[in-house]
Amino acid sequence: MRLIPLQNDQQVAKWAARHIVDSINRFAPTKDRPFVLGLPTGGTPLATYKELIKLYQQGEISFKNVVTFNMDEYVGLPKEHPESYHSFMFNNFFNHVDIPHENINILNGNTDDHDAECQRYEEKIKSYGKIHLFMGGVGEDGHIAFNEPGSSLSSRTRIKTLNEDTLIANSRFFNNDVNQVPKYALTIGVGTLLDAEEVMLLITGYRKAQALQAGVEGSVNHLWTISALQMHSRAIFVCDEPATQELKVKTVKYFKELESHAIHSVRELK
Ligand SMILES: O=P(O)(O)OC[C@H]1O[C@](O)(CO)[C@@H](O)[C@@H]1O
Repeated sequence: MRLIPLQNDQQVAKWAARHIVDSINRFAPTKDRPFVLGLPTGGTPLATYKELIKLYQQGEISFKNVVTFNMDEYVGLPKEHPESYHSFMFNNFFNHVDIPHENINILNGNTDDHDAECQRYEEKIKSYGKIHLFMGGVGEDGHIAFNEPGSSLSSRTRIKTLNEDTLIANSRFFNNDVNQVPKYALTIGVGTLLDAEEVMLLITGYRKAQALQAGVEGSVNHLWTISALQMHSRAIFVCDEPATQELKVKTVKYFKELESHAIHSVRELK
């Protein structure tokens, strides 16, 4: 695991966007060999999407040969609803870069067969081989995508019932009315996420400190699905200072030292 402890959420956004851009450019994708990128919604990644758009406008990156898969979507919320994850992604990212429409994959929460839709999604991911880089966030209760506490750590894409914590947290997008938040979502599973070649989580703010602590220092436990990333060979947690509040000083110090060595050796190589 890499833990990147930064000062604030702006630095997190810059680090994450730069990592995505460098990963895509290093891969040198073509139409026949696209880079496959997994993407989240939520408040946390907004600043990263802004950075990515800026880097695109500066000519540092093209998304022409990038295929995307989103993590999740509400069930029963029309695509056109301003709070659907379809709307979120187009308004905050896709409409501002050169990604072809046919390269965008988002679960459809409005079919009459959710199982078939989830199966279709898994198969579509497999048709590309694998997701090269999955960016994600985390819920206050440690959920990744919509894999609520108690989700199987080998779960695949499926319908999930949202728990009360998530309904309350997401009510801020629905006039602060918990009754307006959809009760179900389609979500990739923990197993689906673990299949990605690399997973990068953005973790910012004191409200996420317990989740980060559980993910880094806790044991692998289905009540904190973030902890499943301890089983992944290339997991990166990019976090700001408030999010590290619950970590031991020596944990943060160790990971900081690792990163300073990494930078040092990269410089030496150059
Ligand atoms: O960044 P926020 O708004 O705190 O969202 C937390 C998490 O909730 C979800 O949106 C649920 O899918 C996650 O994808 C996200 O990481």
